[in-house]
Amino acid sequence: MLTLSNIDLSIQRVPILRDVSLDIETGTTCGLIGRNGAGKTTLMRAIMGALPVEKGAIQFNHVDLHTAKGHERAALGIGYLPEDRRLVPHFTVEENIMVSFWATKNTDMARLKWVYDLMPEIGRFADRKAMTLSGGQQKLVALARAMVAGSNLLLLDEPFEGVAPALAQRLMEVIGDLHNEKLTVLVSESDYTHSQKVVDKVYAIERGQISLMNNTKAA
Ligand SMILES: Nc1ncnc2c1ncn2[C@@H]1O[C@H](COP(=O)(O)OP(=O)(O)OP(=O)(O)O)[C@@H](O)[C@H]1O
Repeated sequence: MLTLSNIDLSIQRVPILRDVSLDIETGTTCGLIGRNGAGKTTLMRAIMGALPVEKGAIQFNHVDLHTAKGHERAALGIGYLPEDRRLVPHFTVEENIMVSFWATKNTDMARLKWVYDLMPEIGRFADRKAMTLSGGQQKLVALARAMVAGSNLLLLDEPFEGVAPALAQRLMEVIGDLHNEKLTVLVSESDYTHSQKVVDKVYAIERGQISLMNNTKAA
């Protein structure tokens, strides 16, 4: 379970997140909906430990993510899909995905097979350099990379943004298939178009403040 309790976070003394609390049950997918600049990326980066919080606590499976040491954090199985994908352009698709293994020191090749089974199209372009793929294909690869690392928690920052409709549909299918008893997923979107099909509950974020929108999966 992921729990954020009363988080305050400022960047260069400007308050960005204000008294943010949320919880996501293990095995469920949660949406985070907010306009550009609302604070979605900042929230994800805070969970990743990339930005320090001023107040409040972030816990995942009862581990405090802000005091956890690097190796403890790596052992938690957290995967992150950044909004801008951040693939290494001259690495092949498979090398980009394998970066997760190098970073987490996890060598569970079954995880890679699981990802290829869920997204067979990735296997078909596994040997291509990332820079030769379309933006939407790169999003799929970045999702695959996050899935390899994220055996317990997946943070997906605007996976549908800037993606053609057919690929957005495909991303929705893959994210919808992620439901299992172990995996906790947080997915952000600027509106509620795609994520409503895949989330169990959804929070709205506006100017760094959060509120629960609903907790029933859309039909
Ligand atoms: N490094 C930074 N320096 C100054 N301000 C920042 C920085 N990073 C984020 N902000 C500010 O924090 C606020 C939240 O930004 P954030 O990127 O979290 O929003 P977002 O909801 O993810 O929107 P977007 O979809 O546009 O990325 C914005 O007002 C932004 O200008």
